[in-house]
Amino acid sequence: MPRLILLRHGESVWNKKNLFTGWTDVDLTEDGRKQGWAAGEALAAEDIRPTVCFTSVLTRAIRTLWLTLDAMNRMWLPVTRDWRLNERHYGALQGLNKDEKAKEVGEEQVHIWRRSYDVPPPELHPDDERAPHHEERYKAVPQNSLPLTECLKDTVDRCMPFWHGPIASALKGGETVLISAHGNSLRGIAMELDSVPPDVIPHVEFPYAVPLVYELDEDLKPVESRYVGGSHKTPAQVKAEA
Ligand SMILES: O=C(O)[C@@H](CO)OP(=O)(O)O
Repeated sequence: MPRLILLRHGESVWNKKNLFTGWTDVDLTEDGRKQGWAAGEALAAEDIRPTVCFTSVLTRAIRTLWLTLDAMNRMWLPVTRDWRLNERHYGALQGLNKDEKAKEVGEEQVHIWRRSYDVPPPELHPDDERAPHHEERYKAVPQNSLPLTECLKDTVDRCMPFWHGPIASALKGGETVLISAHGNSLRGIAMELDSVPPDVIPHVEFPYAVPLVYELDEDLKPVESRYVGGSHKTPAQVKAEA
């Protein structure tokens, strides 16, 4: 039976400072590093051993993966890094403080930017040096695919071809797949796997670096899902309670 492990990165420096992060490439905090290591220990304790890995091109997800694999003595595994697993691009909000922005524009507006399905935050200006088309990391990506902001729907739309392509073929080929990614790219995958509707997905929260393990059938439909080393609500549970 195909097996999939979803892992959000550990706490980042900007998570701790409560800043809108998106595609900003911030690293893990010390706690975040410990969380990444603990994820590997929790998987090893249950003898759950990934055989191939996918991650974004952002340091916090890559380092979480490294730490998880290191803790399992599996740093030799093949890893594919792809921008389509990146966090949702947070546009012109990147780098601003979430509470300060709420004081300025109101809690409700900030909630819409953070959790609505199809309302994107304001765009970054294309001349802004932080815009992705100025970064070497994205030079192989078709430039018209690179966002200046994204709502969750945009993130899902760019993530799904990657899911249905390389990730689905690895699963169908019998691999145990570990995906180390971000709250919103993982929301997209959970929407697809657990058929979580757009009005419920905002209630799904992924904890820092706690592995969510899916047992899938041959058509990649979930037979079971559970957190390993944590008692958080799975996307399927959130959907059932909605
Ligand atoms: O700032 C971000 O990029 C994300 C994830 O940390 O935040 P949010 O919870 O608002 O989606």
